[in-house]
Amino acid sequence: MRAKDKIIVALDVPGLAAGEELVRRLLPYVGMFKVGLELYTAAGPAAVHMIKEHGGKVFADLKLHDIPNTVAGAARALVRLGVDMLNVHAAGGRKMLCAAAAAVREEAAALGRPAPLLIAVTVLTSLDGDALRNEVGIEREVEDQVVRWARLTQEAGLDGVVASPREIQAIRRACGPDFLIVTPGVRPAGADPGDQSRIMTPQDALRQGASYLVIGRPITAAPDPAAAARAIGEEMEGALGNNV
Ligand SMILES: O=c1ccn([C@@H]2O[C@H](COP(=O)(O)O)[C@@H](O)[C@H]2O)c(=O)[nH]1
Repeated sequence: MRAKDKIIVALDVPGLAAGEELVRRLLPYVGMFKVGLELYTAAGPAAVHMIKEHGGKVFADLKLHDIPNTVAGAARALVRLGVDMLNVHAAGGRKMLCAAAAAVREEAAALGRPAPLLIAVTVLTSLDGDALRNEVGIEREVEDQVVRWARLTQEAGLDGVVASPREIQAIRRACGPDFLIVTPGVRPAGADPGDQSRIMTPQDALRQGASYLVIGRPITAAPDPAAAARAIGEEMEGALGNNV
């Protein structure tokens, strides 16, 4: 896989037109487009169809978190939409994770399609240790909580997790080399962290062993998003030791 194929760009924009403009510009330089809460709430399934019509891959980052029956139903609907990756919150617990995994498998089989990748969000990359302990009320180190949820996710039969690049090595030790680790909280050196707490550069995230890097504002808010994506991809190729 080329480094650029590991870039998932977060289309956190207010509507379909802004999303489509970014898809047109970024398609040659990234591997997948992430439709999150903002764009999906504004445009719904049309956002997924638009990306597919341009030949792009779609990560539906809707972070499903509800009782097992409700999450399973939403997961089935996302499979029918044809997304390539979707996610749930690991905090939903074992029964919810198992229900989501079964729903994705069964719906894809019924449609005769390969199942999309199903991953679980661990500790949000916007949280640091203090917030996890004092605001959320989890009395563990961030890394320990991430690994705990990663193990649960793997046992429930999902493909991987969302975590910050800082936890990659601990997750790899616990869950092995084939478990997917999708990392937001990625910032080129010197870039504004914004609301992210646990960050790393794209090159370092790749060296740590990230499967995919989710990158939003460093690309989409750049004066020239295509140039920003190309530059990040080239730096990542360097980290992989590939010639571009
Ligand atoms: O723990 C998480 C889970 C998801 N995200 C999402 O990733 C992108 C990051 O965007 P940036 O602009 O690069 O900060 C965003 O869509 C989040 O919803 C995350 O950041 N952390």
